[in-house]
This record gives sequence, structure tokens and C-alpha cells, in this order.
Amino acid sequence: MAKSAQKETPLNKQYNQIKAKYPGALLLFRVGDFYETFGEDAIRASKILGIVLTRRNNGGAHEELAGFPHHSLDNYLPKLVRAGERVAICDQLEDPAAAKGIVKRGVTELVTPGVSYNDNVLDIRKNNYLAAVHFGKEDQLGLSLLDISTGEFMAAQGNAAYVDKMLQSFSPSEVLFCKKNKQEFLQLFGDKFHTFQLEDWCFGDDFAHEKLTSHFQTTTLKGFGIDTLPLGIVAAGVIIHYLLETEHRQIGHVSRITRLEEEKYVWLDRFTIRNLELVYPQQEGGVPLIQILDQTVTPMGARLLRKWVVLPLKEKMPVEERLNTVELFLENEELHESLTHHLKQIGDLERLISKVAVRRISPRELGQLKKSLQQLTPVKAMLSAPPTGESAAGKTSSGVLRKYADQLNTCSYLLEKIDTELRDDAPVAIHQGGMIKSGVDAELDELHGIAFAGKDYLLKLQNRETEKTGIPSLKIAFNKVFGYYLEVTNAHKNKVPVDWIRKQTLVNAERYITPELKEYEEKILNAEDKIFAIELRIFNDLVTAATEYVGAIQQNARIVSVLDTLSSFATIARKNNYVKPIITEGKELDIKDGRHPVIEQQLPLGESYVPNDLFLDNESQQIIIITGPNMAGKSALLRQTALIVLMAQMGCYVPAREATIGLVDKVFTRVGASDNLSRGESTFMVEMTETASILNNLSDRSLVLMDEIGRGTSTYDGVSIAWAIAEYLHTHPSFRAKTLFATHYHELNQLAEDFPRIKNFNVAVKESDNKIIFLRKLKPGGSEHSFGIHVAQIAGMPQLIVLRASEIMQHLEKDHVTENKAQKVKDLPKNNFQLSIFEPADPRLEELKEKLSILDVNTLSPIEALLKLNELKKMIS
Ligand SMILES: Nc1ncnc2c1ncn2[C@@H]1O[C@H](COP(=O)(O)OP(=O)(O)OP(=O)(O)O)[C@@H](O)[C@H]1O
Repeated sequence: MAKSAQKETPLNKQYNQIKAKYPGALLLFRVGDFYETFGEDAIRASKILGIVLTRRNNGGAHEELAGFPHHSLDNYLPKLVRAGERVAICDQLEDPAAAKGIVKRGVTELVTPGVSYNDNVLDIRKNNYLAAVHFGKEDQLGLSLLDISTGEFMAAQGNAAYVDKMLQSFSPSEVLFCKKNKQEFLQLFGDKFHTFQLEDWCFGDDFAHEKLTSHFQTTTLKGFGIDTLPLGIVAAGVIIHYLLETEHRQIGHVSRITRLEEEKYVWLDRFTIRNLELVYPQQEGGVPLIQILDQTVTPMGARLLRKWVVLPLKEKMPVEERLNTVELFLENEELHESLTHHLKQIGDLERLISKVAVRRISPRELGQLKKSLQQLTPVKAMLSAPPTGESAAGKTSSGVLRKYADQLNTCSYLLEKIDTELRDDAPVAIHQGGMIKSGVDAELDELHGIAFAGKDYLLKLQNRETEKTGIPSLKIAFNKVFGYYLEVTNAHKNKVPVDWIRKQTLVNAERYITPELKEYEEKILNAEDKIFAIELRIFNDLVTAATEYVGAIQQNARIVSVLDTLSSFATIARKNNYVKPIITEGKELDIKDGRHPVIEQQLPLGESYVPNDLFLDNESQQIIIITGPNMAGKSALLRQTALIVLMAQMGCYVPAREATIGLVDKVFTRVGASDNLSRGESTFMVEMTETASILNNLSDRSLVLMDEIGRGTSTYDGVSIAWAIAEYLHTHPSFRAKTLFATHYHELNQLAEDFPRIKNFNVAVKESDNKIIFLRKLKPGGSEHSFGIHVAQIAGMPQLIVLRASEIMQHLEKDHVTENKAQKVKDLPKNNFQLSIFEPADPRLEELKEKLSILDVNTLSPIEALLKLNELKKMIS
């Protein structure tokens, strides 16, 4: 509408004023029964929603227009928000019929990807976080996260790597930062987030302090334990400010802010979260760990599990507490089953109570809240009764269960109130009655009587008139415009008495009213108006009563989420035959018959996963070099070791026969560059910088996984770098990080001779008839040679090429790696068969010759050589 400035109508003017207040937002402008969009907004909306884009002449200029009926908002809004739009909903703020002049309009809500209560926008099993990042001085950043739909609010502070990790762990739907830091933000965190930039002044210390203390109505932030996070506070202040800016003023359920404690959780660098596929698969169709672990039956449990998976603990006590509870559930199958049965019936308590706090709860949802709360009484009772577990852990855990029980508030007063007042079949809409039970309010009951009697009278009237007039199809109906009327089909029109007043003519019927009908209509409508008003009042009182319980119900939701997650761990342990790990403060990892929790679930029917033992410590076996051919199972072994450790520290049983886990504080993962080729991160440089970052952050409790490191360069460079890294990890002056080093370079097996804590293992394969059989068993000792050529053979490479490759390799391997390699290549035995496959005149011969002559064999890794061979083969086929 902005284009027609000269001929601005009052509606144009109103639109432009509102539009200007919400820059960057797509404005849904309510006109009558429609939400309309104009200009650029219309173009975007029509594209995202697939609705018709029209053009109209607006004061000489053409303007785009697209709209949809107001009742479709719930359908269309989520689509816009998911597409990353910020949507300003502009409603009519007064009854158009009563308006003098143009209807008053205003934005009632600005829905953004990170700020939404709409069930259609939200994923029930995931949190929907809004994040704010504040760039402080010297590599320090503040971070705050809020899920407005649950009220969870957190602050943190740390360096860029930490904030990056947190952003990856919580994957917020929207990230706020200061305009001036745009470049920095993109550089550090990429462009994968929906972002919104705010002005510099929103990022002030005092501003944030004031915003937070006035929101929480406290004088200091000490009570929340965040007062030592000045940058985190600024970020949190920005979030509160943003909520107000987006017209979210009722946020009483955001009743506390917690500190995200870096020191409490295992440090997982972002490569580890990605590489171990904890919550997201690396490739489409892949299965992340969470999918295996998630047997939760409540939305709160599902959301908590996501957090536990990316934030494993590193202190013994809380880990053991979780494990002991899981054990108790396993020992008391009946208790576990009955708990699961009740948990299943608890809806989304957490989001329901948020809706109460912001007064957006529908009558039907209040009914759901009641049903959820009803489950707490039996849950509390079963957790308070002493379980029958025999184990020592069971006995101590029963105390833990009681602790959960004690924290559950059955909210009996509220429960009873809702139960007596709210009808079980309460509707979604609040303005049309049908919400409140009889017996709650005498006047309401009386009015219901009147309305009912009136309707009953009308029914009698219809029967009487049918008989009197002889019109068999006569019926009394109601619509908003004419109220009650008598409808007569055209066939019987001539039988209508003269004193009936005709109101409307349809294609095949006529509608009439009579004074008697109108008299009763008034009685009924009057009664109904009053009924709706009284019901609304009682419903609102009920919601007000529920707001008193926001804190208690949020606490219930937290306890339920913990119980559900632990119960899920028990279910999965029973189902997949996991064992309870022994958690120690020592530095040993001792896994007997460990398995990969995801791969073992995906093997074809009849195949079973080959379990493996693995031992690492800081004294005798700190670094294991694992050699073996492609596809042998090296990566699987590396990942399963980390997954077992992390699962244990989440408080989950593990896929092994036995496992002793000396608590790990950091897990680092590096995968050789060629694995990342598809993501365009192939540069060897990247790999090396990332590896350097590991080496600078080691600790005595770190677990390092190096998978094919160094393969992004030529064999000799690769071997040398991998060699140097292993050596460094072994000789580090302060820390002995436990390391698994998977490699094709069997040359690295030499290391074990010089370094006492480096041990060689290989994933066994059997060669039979020149073929490889994968045994998947980890065995002590190194490998004799590489197997790339065998793999090429399995892949169907022509025999001639395979033979020649073997010949070249034997020659290269004859002596030590440090020998003059250029000379060795020169000395390669002549190929007797290579050219015989061509006719002398074949033009491909020249091309092939040329390609071969420019090939620098010195810089090729075995894999690259194979790829090259493959390319050459394609050329001639
Ligand atoms: N212990 C095991 N039992 C059964 N199957 C296994 C086992 N380990 C691995 N596998 C299967 O073998 C496949 C290849 O394993 P993995 O990727 O770990 O090999 P790799 O040695 O790392 O190979 P590459 O060097 O090519 O990366 C896995 O996808 C899995 O299906």
C-alpha cells in the first residue's frame, strides 16, 4: 500500500503506519473476514502458502495482493513461520459495526520462528528456542536461550567454541545479535540460523539488568546464580526486550533463569556431535543415537532426553543417581510398567501450563491439563511406596524415588475445581458456551432452563404449524442475520398463511418469521447471551485459579520429564540388552563386548553385530592404533567407544557385556578430510587447524578419536602428520589423553616400538582366494599391508588394473618409507599389459598417455590413486 502516497486513503494510511512499526515483518492485515497482505509481503506469502496473488490498481500504481480467510490463520501461520518469516498479526481492535469511521487496528502478536505458542508451529517432542548472542571483549561471548512455550530460560558465557557448541546442541529456531556483529556472527556460526539483528543500545549492561530485574521483580540476579555471567546477562536482557517488542507481554511463566554450567557437562566439540550422530544424522536417512534411545512417552521426556544426549554429565554422583533409578525400574518391572502407563496419559503439562500463564488456554486444553494432573496422584503414590529391589543400588535408589515423589504436587484443589466446573466435552472456543457444568452457578442453570424451554417451545411450534398448514417439510432454523425463521420449500409456497412475514428468498425455498417466533427468539437469545457471558466469567476464573499453580505445575513437569527419560533408558536397556556401566573416578575405560548402539539395530535380519573388547588407560595403553582395510569396522569401533562412554555418562545403560567407565570430561573427534569432501570442507588446511584445536585443549580425562587423519594429503605427508600427532599425544607434558587412532597407514604401527603407551590393534579380516572376509574382530597387533587394492577388486575393478596395482604396491612397500621416493617411482617395474588393450590407432591412447604423463604419483594417496585408476578405466570403457 505504500506506493500510493499521494492518494492515501484512511485505510492505506493506517496500514502504512502499522507496517512501518514492524520493519522486516510480514504484516497480516485483518480486513473483514480476511487477513490480507500487500506488495512484497503478498509476493512472499503467495509463494510460501501457494495462495493466489492478484494485482489491483491502487491510486494509479499496481499493487500485489494476497489473502486468506481469518479462520485459516492456524493453517497458514505455521507455514510462514517455518519458512523463516516474522509475522505481525494485525487485528481489528473494535467491533466494525460499532466503529465510528475506520476500524481501529493494531498488531496483537508478532510471531517469529523463535517465539511461538502455536501448536502447529511447534514440534511437540522438541524445544523451540530463541537465542541471543552477545559479543563481549576478548573472545568472550554471552548466550541466552529461551523456550517461550515452556518457560525454560538459560544464560551462559564462554568463548566462541563454547557458544558454537551450545548453539549446535540446542539448535535454536532464531538467533538474535547486534547489527554491528553481523560479520563476526556469520564467520563464527555460519548462515544456517534464522537470525534477527538488533540495535547496539539493546546490548547494554544496565539495560539488561533493568529488564531482567523488573521482569523477575527482584533487585539482584544473585538468586539465579547468573550474576557472574555479565555477558550472559546482557544476552538474557536482549531476549526479554525482544519479547516485549514482539508484543509478548504476559510472560509470567518465565519465572526463573538458570545458568548453563559449562563445567557440569562433557565437552563435545561440534565435530563430535555431528560425527557421532547424537541427535542428527549426517546423511539423509541416517539414524541418530537419540532415535534409538528415545522411548519416552511424554513430550517433556522427549525434550529432556534431547538435552541429556548432548549434555552428558561428568560428575560421578548424579550419573550414578540416574543409573540407580534405571536399575530400580529394571528390577521392578511392575512398577516400571505401571509408571509408564500413567506417564503415557500425561499430555504436554509443560506447554499447557505456559498457556495458562499467558491466558491462551482453550477450554478443551484446560480439560487436558486436568487429565494430566490426575495422573500425578497415582504416580506419587507408587514412587512413595518402597520398591522391592534387592540390589544395594536399589535400596539407595528407593530414596531417590521418594525424593521425586516428594517434589510432585498433586494440585488437588485445582484439580477438584476444574473437575467440578469444567465440562468433560468442553470445546475449543470460549465464546459459545458449552464449557461449564450444571450445578456450578444458579443463574447459569436457570438461563439454561429458559433457553432449553424456549427451544423446546419452538419445536412444538414447528409441529403445530406443520399440522396447521399441511406443509410436511416445514422447519425452523437459525442463522446469525435473520435469527430464527420458518423455511418453506417452493413446492408448498402457496400454503403459507398470510400473516407470516417473508424475510428471504432462496433458489428453492422461502424463509418467514412470525411475531410468536420472534418473541421466543428474544427469550432464547437473551438467555444465550447471558449464558455465554457467565460461562466465560467462570472459565476465566478457572484459568485465574490455575495461574496460581504455574510454579508447582512447572515443577511437576520437570519431575515427570526426568522420570520419563529414566524410564525410557530402562525400556531401551531391557529391549536391547544393555548393562549398567560401572562409573569410576579412575582413568580407565574397560569395555567388554561393546557394541555400536545404532549399527546393531540396523543389521539385516540374521546378521548379528560382532562385539569387541576395548581397554584404554593413562598408564599402559593410552593410544591404540587401529589398522585394517576399508569397511573393516574401524570407524564403527571408534564411534561405539565414544557412544558407550557418553551413554554411560548420560545415566543410560550401555550396549556391552561389562563396562567400567573412568569419567571422561571431553570428547574430540577428527575425521580425515576426504570423509568431508561432500560438504566442501575438503581442504587439508581445515583438517589441520581443527586438529590443532584439539591438541591445545587436551586434559587427562579426554577421549580423542582420530579417524583416518592425514588422508587429505599424499601418503607420505599423511603418514608423517598422523605420526607426529600420535607422538605428540603420547609425549604431551601434562596430559595423557586416551586416544583411538584409526588409520590405513600400517606404517604407523612402527610407533608402538618406540612409545610404551601406544599399542597396535587391527580389525581382523581373512583373506581367502584373494578375497577379503570381514571378521570385525579387534585383535592385538598391527596389519601387514594396506587393503585398498582388495577393496578395489571387490568393487569390480578390472583384473588387469588390480594386478598392476598390486605389483606397484609391492615395489613401493619393499623398503622403508623414508627412502628416496622419486627414485622408487622411477624404478617401477615396466607394465607389460597396459597398452595391449588398445588398437594402435585408438585416439584414446594418446589421451590416456597424456593423462598419465601429467600424473604426479608422488603426491597421490592410495585412495586418490584408486580413484584416478577408476577415472582412467571409465575413459577407455
Ligand atoms: N562389529 C561389527 N559387526 C557387524 N558389522 C559391523 C561391525 N563393525 C562394522 N560393521 C559394518 O561394517 C560397515 C563398515 O564399517 P566402518 O565404516 O566402521 O569401516 P571402516 O573400517 O571405518 O572403513 P573406512 O576405512 O572405509 O571408513 C559398517 O557400516 C557396519 O555396517
